[in-house]
Amino acid sequence: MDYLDYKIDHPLVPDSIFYISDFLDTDEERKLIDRVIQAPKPKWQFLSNRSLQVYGGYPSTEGMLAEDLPQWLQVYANSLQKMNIFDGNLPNQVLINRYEPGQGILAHEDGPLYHPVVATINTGSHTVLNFYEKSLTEGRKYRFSLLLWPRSLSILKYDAYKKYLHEIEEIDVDKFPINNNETLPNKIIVNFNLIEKNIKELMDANNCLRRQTRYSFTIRFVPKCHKLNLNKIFFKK
Ligand SMILES: O=C(O)CCC(=O)C(=O)O
Ligand SMILES: [Fe+2]
Repeated sequence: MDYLDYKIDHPLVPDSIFYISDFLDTDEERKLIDRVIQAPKPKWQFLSNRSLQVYGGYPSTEGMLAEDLPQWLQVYANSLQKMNIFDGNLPNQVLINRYEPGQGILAHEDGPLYHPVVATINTGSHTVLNFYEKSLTEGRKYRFSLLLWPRSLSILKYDAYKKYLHEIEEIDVDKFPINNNETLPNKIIVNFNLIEKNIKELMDANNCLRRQTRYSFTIRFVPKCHKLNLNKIFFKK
C-alpha cells in the first residue's frame, strides 16, 4: 500500500494530509480496543476531557527515556515504517487517547520534540478533527475539518503538522451535510465523500450522528532518545 495515493486532494488542505479508510478490519479493531481496556489501571491517566495511556516513553528537551513498545503496538510501528510514513524512521512512541461522547482535546500543536509526522489509527467511534491555521497577527483561523471514521489511518506531515493547530470539540453529536455538495455553516469536512456511504445509514433524520467511545492510537517518532543505563546511574561510569 502506498500511502501517497491517499492524499486528501482539496483546495483548502495542505499537501501533507493522508486518509486511508479501512486500514484495520473489524477483528483487528476489536483486538486493539481489548488490549487498551485490559491494561492495568495504573497505566491510565485521567484528564478532565479524555483519558490516556502512553507507550514508548515521554519526550522532553533532554531526550526520551525510551521503553520498548509492547508487541501488539510494535507490529503497527513496524508496518508504518515499512510504508515509509516516518521518512525511514521506526516510530517509537504511541499515545492512546480515550474519549467518551462530549470529551475532546483543545486546539494544540504536537510540537518540536517529535519528527513532524503523526499517524493515527482511529477506532471505536467517529470524530471530527478541526484544523486552525496559526496566524501571529489574527490569532488562529478555522480552515477545515477531517472526519475520522473507525478503522481508518490518518496521517499529518510537515505543513499540516507545523502550520496548523488541531482540535476535537467537546460535543457528543455531529451534524453532517446531506451530501457532498451541501455545505454546513461553520464546518468544511474535506473527506466527506470518502465516508458518505458509511454514514448515510447511521445518521438520524436531522443528519446527526452521536459519538460513541473512541480510542485513537497516535503514533510518532521521537528522534532524541536514550536507553536507561543502570551502570551510569549507580557507578557513575
Ligand atoms: O485523538 C486524536 O485523534 C487526536 C489526539 C491528539 O491530537 C494528540 O494526542 O496529540
Ligand atoms: Fe495532537
